Amino acid sequence: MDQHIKVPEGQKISMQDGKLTVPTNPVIPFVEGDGTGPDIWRASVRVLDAAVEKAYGGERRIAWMEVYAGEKATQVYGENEWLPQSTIDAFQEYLIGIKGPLTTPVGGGIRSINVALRQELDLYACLRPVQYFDGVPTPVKNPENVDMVIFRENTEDIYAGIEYQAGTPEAAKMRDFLVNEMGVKKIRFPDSSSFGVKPVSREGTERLVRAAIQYAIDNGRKSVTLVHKGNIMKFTEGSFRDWGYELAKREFGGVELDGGPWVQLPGGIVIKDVIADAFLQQILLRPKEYDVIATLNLNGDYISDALAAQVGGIGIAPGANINYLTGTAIFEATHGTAPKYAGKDVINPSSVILSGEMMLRYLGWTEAADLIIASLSKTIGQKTVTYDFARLMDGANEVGTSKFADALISNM
Ligand SMILES: NC(=O)C1=CN([C@@H]2O[C@H](COP(=O)(O)OP(=O)(O)OC[C@H]3O[C@@H](n4cnc5c(N)ncnc54)[C@H](OP(=O)(O)O)[C@@H]3O)[C@@H](O)[C@H]2O)C=CC1
Ligand SMILES: O=C(O)CCC(=O)C(=O)O
Ligand SMILES: [Mg+2]
Repeated sequence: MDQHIKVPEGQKISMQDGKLTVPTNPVIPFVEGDGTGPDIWRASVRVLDAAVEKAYGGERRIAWMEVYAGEKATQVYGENEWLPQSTIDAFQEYLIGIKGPLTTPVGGGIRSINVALRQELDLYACLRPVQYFDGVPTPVKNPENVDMVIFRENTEDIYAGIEYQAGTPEAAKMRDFLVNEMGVKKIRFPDSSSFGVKPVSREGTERLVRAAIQYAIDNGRKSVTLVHKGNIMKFTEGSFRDWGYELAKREFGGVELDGGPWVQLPGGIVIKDVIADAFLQQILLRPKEYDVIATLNLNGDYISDALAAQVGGIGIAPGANINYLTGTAIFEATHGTAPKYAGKDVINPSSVILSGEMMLRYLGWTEAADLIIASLSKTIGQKTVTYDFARLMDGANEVGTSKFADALISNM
């Protein structure tokens, strides 16, 4: 830790033999986030603290420790310090943390700090549950039919950031290698192409699919669907599917259903697959047929926002980045910085609050997590909502970010 990080009084969470040890006042690092991040964090931390206080009457308390990433890191640590090493070290050392959204420029500029954190800490599973809360306005007729849990591979795929920009010597070298040494003839405009590389490994796929299947078993779910575009990207996305099925048979005792490729586990869970474009229409038309989803990084990014829309939008879409082997986890919303609303105290904090709820559950602080769910349901039931829900709701009592947090706390 360096002089910028003030370590509060509290104890470290640890993991031994696959089990977390959580003290009564764990130190939990947090990153506030860019854009609307500060508005959301101010509201969220009050709700999380109130739930813990209410559930345990002061016997448990989170000792929050601010660490820096994104724009605030450049203010605290200096220009170009977007992700200080001490931030990565803090998340590693204290095991469990939470973060707000961080800006990534399009085209040039820095690569994603969000993605960098996941890769640096090897948080290989991006877990994004998508469930419906009664009363939330949505564009679909039966949003309650959506109850899915996305496991998005978080460290590979085109998010590895291996790209060469058109017109650079690196792109020319890549083109020459592909054309001259690999005999590639299908690059339509070789001299003006940028190139990207998509690494997808057996290890990366297996640990992600393993986590998804284990989750399905532990939580009594019905199926795990491998979502891929393996008809086109045969050796990356197609292999993801094949390795997933092989793992289900080899490690979980799955047997092929009607000659395959679908597999059934001894407890009845079905492992199936669907091509990504078809999946995107099926989740609208036949959402009941999908349960746990295991997919690659880019597909998971698209699917997360699409599914979130079906249950009310990314204002209510939580998530976690987890390494199940070390226990390291950073909880964060699915949405980004929504910069046009920054500093206006209007944005919906529910995604970060529900990410915090997932974190409390991960700590085993179920009573506090349950209080948050109950109070969110009650508050939405009273039609006290932020702008995003209010604009789709008749008779809404529209409130800002901080007032919404007040309502959640008073409804606990
Ligand atoms: N994990 C992370 O930190 C992520 C970071 N990003 C980054 O965020 C920046 C902005 O990305 P952008 O594509 O605009 O996506 P955003 O998710 O930031 O926002 C897109 C739209 O989604 C709605 N929205 C987002 N957050 C909320 C919320 N809390 N409550 C209600 N509605 C919400 C708003 O819709 P409306 O306009 O209809 O009100 C908003 O304009 C980029 O730099 C991107 O890289 C993006 C995703 C994840
Ligand atoms: O890192 C970013 O800027 C975007 C990440 C993102 O969209 C996501 O993780 O869902
Ligand atoms: Mg996204």
